[in-house]
Amino acid sequence: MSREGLFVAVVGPSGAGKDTLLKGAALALAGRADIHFVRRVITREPDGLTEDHDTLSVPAFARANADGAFCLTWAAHGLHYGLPASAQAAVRRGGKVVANISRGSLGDALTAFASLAVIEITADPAILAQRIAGRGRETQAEAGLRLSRNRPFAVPPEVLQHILIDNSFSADQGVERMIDAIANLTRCEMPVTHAASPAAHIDL
Ligand SMILES: Nc1ncnc2c1ncn2[C@@H]1O[C@H](COP(=O)(O)OP(=O)(O)OP(=O)(O)O)[C@@H](O)[C@H]1O
Ligand SMILES: O=P(O)(O)OC[C@H]1O[C@H](OP(=O)(O)O)[C@H](O)[C@@H]1O
Repeated sequence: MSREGLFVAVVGPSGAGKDTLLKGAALALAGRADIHFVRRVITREPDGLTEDHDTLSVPAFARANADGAFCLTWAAHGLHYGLPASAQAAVRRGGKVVANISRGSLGDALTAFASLAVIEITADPAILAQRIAGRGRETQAEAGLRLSRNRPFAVPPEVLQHILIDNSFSADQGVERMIDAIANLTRCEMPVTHAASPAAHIDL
């Protein structure tokens, strides 16, 4: 029997609350040895408020990438992002590994991790703008650019499960939904096509 686990990609537009819900779920699920929350590497200093990540300079990131330190990388907002190779190793050992990634890197994630589930976090566009402004991490111009990335995107048909969480309500409600989604996701043996099989697309 295969020991392959599951990679759970958390995606969605900037300001939807991916990091907030991940932080709450990671706290609640800290006792689950089978669930791993990935610490990302980003070429940005941590702000101490949202995500707790590792930081590398752009040249150090490129060197680490060349040395095989990452199993998945992408670029967005003028920054480089990487998931450590240990995330791939944990999936291969049978773990459920959860990380916030770019909507544009789902195809690469399928290559890196044979079994992929997607949790898509959404919120009303007006709420996204308010939250990005309220967070205060970006300039107004940067915030505008982030909002302009909120376009429809395709979830690859090979994705095993695609769960939508509308985080337009309280953060506590969003976190509860995130905990349920992560705790209950399992690896389906039969890939399901999102477009052809609405049953695989669960609104929580
Ligand atoms: N349900 C919620 N209610 C109110 N505020 C929220 C909610 N969820 C998140 N926030 C706040 O909205 C802001 C954006 O949240 P967060 O940083 O988690 O979003 P994100 O999807 O990770 O965005 P990005 O992709 O830009 O990193 C933060 O200040 C966070 O505290
Ligand atoms: O818009 P797309 O490509 O889906 O996401 C791009 C990147 O933007 C966000 O980064 P950050 O956490 O705000 O730095 C996401 O976490 C993702 O890594």
